[in-house]
Amino acid sequence: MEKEVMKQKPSCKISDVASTRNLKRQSSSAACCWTPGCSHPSLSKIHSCAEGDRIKKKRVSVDSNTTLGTTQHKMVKPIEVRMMSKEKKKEASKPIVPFSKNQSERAKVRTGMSNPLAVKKSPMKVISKKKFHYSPMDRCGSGVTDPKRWASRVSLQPQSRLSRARAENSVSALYHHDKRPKKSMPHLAARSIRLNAYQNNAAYYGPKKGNRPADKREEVKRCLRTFSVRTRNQLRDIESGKKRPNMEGKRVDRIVASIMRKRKETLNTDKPVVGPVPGVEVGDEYRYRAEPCILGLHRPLQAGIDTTVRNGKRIATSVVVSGGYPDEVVNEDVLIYSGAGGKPTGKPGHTKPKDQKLEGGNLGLKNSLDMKIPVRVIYGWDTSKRGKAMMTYSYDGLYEVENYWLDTRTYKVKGKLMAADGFKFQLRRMKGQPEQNWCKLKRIQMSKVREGLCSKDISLGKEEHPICVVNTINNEKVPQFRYITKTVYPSWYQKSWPKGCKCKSQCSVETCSCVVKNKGKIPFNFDGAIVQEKPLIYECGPACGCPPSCYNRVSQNGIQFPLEVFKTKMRGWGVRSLLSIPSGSFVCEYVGIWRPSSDMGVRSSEGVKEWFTVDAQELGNVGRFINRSCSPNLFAQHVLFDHDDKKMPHIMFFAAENIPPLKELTYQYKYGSVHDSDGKVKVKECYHGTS
Ligand SMILES: C[S@@+](CC[C@H](N)C(=O)[O-])C[C@H]1O[C@@H](n2cnc3c(N)ncnc32)[C@H](O)[C@@H]1O
Repeated sequence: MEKEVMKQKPSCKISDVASTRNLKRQSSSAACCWTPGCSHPSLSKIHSCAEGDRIKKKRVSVDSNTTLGTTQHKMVKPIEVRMMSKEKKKEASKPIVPFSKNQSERAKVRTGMSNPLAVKKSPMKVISKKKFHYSPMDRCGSGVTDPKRWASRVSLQPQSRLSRARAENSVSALYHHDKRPKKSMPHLAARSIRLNAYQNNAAYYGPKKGNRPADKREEVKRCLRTFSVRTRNQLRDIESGKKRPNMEGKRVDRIVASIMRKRKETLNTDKPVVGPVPGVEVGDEYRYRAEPCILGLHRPLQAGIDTTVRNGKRIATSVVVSGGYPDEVVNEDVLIYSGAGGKPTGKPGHTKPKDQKLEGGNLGLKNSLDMKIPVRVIYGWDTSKRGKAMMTYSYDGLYEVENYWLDTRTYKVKGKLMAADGFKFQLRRMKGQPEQNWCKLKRIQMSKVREGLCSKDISLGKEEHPICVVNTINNEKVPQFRYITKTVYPSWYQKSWPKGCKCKSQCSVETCSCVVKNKGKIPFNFDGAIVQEKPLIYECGPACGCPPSCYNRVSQNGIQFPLEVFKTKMRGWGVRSLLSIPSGSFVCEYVGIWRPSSDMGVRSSEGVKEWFTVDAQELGNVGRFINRSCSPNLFAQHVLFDHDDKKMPHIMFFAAENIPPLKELTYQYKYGSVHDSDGKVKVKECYHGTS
């Protein structure tokens, strides 16, 4: 190879290659030519080179004294060598720019390119340039509260009408299932990958049983629930001091993900999905980085860019934006994503930042741009609470890669600022996708008057957080009832006082009698999440010696999330939360009056047994507004703490999954059939799934 280079490169003199530093600048300059739109005459050659065979990390020397630098760049073909030597001359004439605070200027001089956003004076206002702390609210905080103005701002974005129309069509087709063709179209295989993604989707949305959207959604939910229950079980073991082999120093979510992978309980992890992942919806939230991995939404546990190979080319399928790199959220639709690599790891030989190369994930994103392949974007932000590190990830939908360029990135290494070249990719959210609940929430928070507000607090101060009522559908007011926070027992009923534990501090597995009643395990994690649904749970209660902070007291502490009652189109009033609710969290109790079931026209399937039901018609709490669903996000858990009567346990709602803000809370009603005055079973239509 060295010989060949020498042969083909007669014009390349040692004086052209003054130093290794110059070559470094030269490689940056070559990289800039890969950017679409660059009019460099050898652009096409570079393109072919970029995806050709790579030389394995090799030194290409010009003569015995001069080294062209360690390179991982592409196969050096004769034509490129000629071009490079011309480039070198140009480069040598450029000033060596000292480190300056104006990074974009420095990058411009070094690479001959600049950040297109800075040059174009785009109408987009940069809302958040926070480098390591991102909140989804930043994306939405555009300062524009009027949705129409918002829409007009979006249309100002530099995107051609044609590409916008295409994007709109492609994505709305993905979300309006009934409009799409039912049959798969194998004859279209020659078309773009984007069409292929659509096609796969069309096949998926086809009528085949077990493969319908609802089934896929259930599959995804099941997979996530298995993950959550296993993770919480593992956490409980760690919290109670029980050690498991090979667990030392490993993250619980990774352990569970690998167990699930071995048991083949994960989805789409073998076969990468391009475009939307069946059963995953925009706005879905995750608490662990491993959750998008087990769904095949973003397969790597650490890398920010997931890639696959299509038609012999590496393409990007998804990216995670979580603060590891200085990504910029320009507005609710535009993201400037930093390329991968170059970050000093601190390991021997990698203490300084390195220039990024157009390979791996970076090459994938560039190819996704060329081939117009949509990329899934997952946002992650810090939701640490009371010193406990926690992240929340949210699937934001499909984006198109619009542009990329080379920029200068600075790193702080041992207190010193160091610079290296890094790629930036501009991604734009495709039209026709549902608006993120975070954006709706931000709009609500920013508006001075809450639209449709009927009551600021129906609990009249009885709950920790006010429970407001909103109706943006019609003029109906919330029905009259008395708000209570504790269930009322019949007058004839004598509560049996339970035997409490004698613990003086936190209850432990070894000594607590309440733990014994829970079959030797505390049913909650230290963060208050229920480990898993049980027929009955015993919390420590007023008769126990442990303090109120005991880990075995959760649901008795009342509502912890800001809930609101809102009017739905088809199901009357419903309930939603104004904050994300992590899976396993306590939401609220179903409060009312205990009545014998015969008084309410409810018949138990067991018929003869004495049966009681909570009636929340006249007296109740926010729980009385929770609607039913066949795919609920809450489950009802029976809990005892202030009495021992298993016939009348507290009915406590816990989150069965991670619930995004403003998502309606639903559960599956479990009581027996309701009869009318003629003894006929009342049949009610279910409008679950409608807004
Ligand atoms: C516990 S209440 C829920 C609050 C109720 N939506 C309201 O406006 O007061 C139960 C009643 O809500 C309605 N409902 C609940 N879930 C529904 C669903 N999925 N489809 C249609 N109606 C539903 C039914 O009328 C049911 O009897």
